[in-house]
Amino acid sequence: MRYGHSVETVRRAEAALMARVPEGALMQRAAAGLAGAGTDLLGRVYGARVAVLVGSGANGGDALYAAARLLRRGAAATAVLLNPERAYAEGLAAFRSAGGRVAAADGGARAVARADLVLDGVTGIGGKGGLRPEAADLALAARDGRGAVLAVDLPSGVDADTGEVHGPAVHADATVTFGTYKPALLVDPAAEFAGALRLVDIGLDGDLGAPELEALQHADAAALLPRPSGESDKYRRGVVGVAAGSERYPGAAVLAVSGALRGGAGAVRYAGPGGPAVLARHPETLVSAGSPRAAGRVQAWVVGPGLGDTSQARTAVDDALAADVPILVDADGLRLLTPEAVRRRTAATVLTPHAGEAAALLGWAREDVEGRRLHAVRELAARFGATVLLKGSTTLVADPDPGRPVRVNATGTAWLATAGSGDVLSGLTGSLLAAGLAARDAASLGAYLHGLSARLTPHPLTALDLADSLPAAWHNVSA
Ligand SMILES: NC(=O)C1=CN([C@@H]2O[C@H](COP(=O)(O)OP(=O)(O)OC[C@H]3O[C@@H](n4cnc5c(N)ncnc54)[C@H](O)[C@@H]3O)[C@@H](O)[C@H]2O)[C@@H](O)CC1
Ligand SMILES: Nc1ncnc2c1ncn2[C@@H]1O[C@H](COP(=O)(O)OP(=O)(O)O)[C@@H](O)[C@H]1O
Ligand SMILES: [K+]
Repeated sequence: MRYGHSVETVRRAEAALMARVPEGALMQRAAAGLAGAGTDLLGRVYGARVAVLVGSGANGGDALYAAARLLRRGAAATAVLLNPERAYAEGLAAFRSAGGRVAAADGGARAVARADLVLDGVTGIGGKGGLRPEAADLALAARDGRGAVLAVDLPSGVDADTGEVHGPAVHADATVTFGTYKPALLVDPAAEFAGALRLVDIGLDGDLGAPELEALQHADAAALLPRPSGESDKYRRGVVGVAAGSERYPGAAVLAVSGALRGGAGAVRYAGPGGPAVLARHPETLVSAGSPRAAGRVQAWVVGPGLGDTSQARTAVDDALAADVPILVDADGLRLLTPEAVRRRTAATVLTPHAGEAAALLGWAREDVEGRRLHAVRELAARFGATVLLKGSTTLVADPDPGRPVRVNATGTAWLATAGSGDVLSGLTGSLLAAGLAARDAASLGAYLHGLSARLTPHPLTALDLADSLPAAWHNVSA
């Protein structure tokens, strides 16, 4: 698992560790990691020009010590002090004694424009709000300059705990973060400002408490994959029911079934008007034309993709919500559901909205969901008492138990933004539910395989290509 911890947790862990190690040791570990990453970005340190953006906290201190290390290896470095009276004094002294220069009051932008490497040490976990105007101007100069931008701990200007970005922020090519990931490095919009991530161990691990976020890695995904055993038969592996598609949108039925067939359940039942289209593509499906209630036993239902809003669609959603098995509700199902019916359920419920659907469920504007994803997904899980998978450039999975870390998916790619790919995800995740996975495991493994599958499919991909690549993703994880 990759973990993300809140600022409060990081500060507590740092304080505990600092009480046991010599003064300044943590900052030196941070600076060593930064200088290493700077070296990798530069290729050749000797003769390189480095500009250091220095705010008034320890983040600036890290940057100054790292620059001192690069100076000792033959780089030239200029520090741009945003608040000269409050720059980290020991770091500044080390920087000067290694031969570093401080830019004149109006020379900052020039130093940045000429640099091969810009170290962004304006703010780290102590940053509040968007960058102040002087810092914002330098962030723009760094973006427009020729050098690589390396952020110290976090790209300055983003909100460390929420991944929100209020106003201007530094756009980094890479970020070196210390001790653990911070939520902003894993959740958009902030994560987009961070570039490539590198975690530097400063010895915090033993002192870190519970994470805010966790991201499955290959080994975690492999451990969750349902595998048939000697005693398995198709019913014991789980049967997933799919209530999707309509006369108007038969394709959604095909796509959801495609995902479901590759999700680990032993059989897929389809209930609804899309049967002929489903059978034409997937003859292995058990098809019926009526509502979920009449479709026979399943271990989980997927309801919603392409259902439309006819009375038959409403019945399908009501029936599926009334079934005492895990259920995944997507797309039109999210518009048709009765919140009370979701809250009353005792079996697991997974809701899979994209930002627009989440906005409608919350009564927020879509931009607010996209700007505050972590808040939105937690709020939905709390309001509905359900597991919520919020789709988009960052996919998040929140559990109804607020004490559980939110899961963030690391495999997504913008190539997934293609019509029908969400239908494949619904079928896939529902199948994992039917195979017996807990709701948040099914949702996070579904997102993981879905993203990986997109990465393994030649671009531009279609939703059916994506479904066809799921076995390759499965194999990739388990190999
Ligand atoms: N505490 C520790 O043990 C360690 C901390 N480290 C570094 O210390 C950082 C945290 O240091 P601090 O707590 O001093 O906080 P920061 O250095 O992140 O920022 C605080 C300073 O930035 C200013 N500031 C806040 N918001 C601003 C904005 N929007 N625009 C411009 N200026 C703004 C504040 O006035 C304050 O002076 C970490 O991110 C990490 O880089 C590392 O050295 C590792 C060890
Ligand atoms: N910019 C993006 N980066 C990564 N994944 C994305 C991006 N945009 C959309 N996706 C993913 O693509 C899928 C689209 O699903 P959805 O919005 O339901 O579309 P549809 O209804 O057409 O199937 C989701 O899994 C979502 O997370
Ligand atoms: K920074």
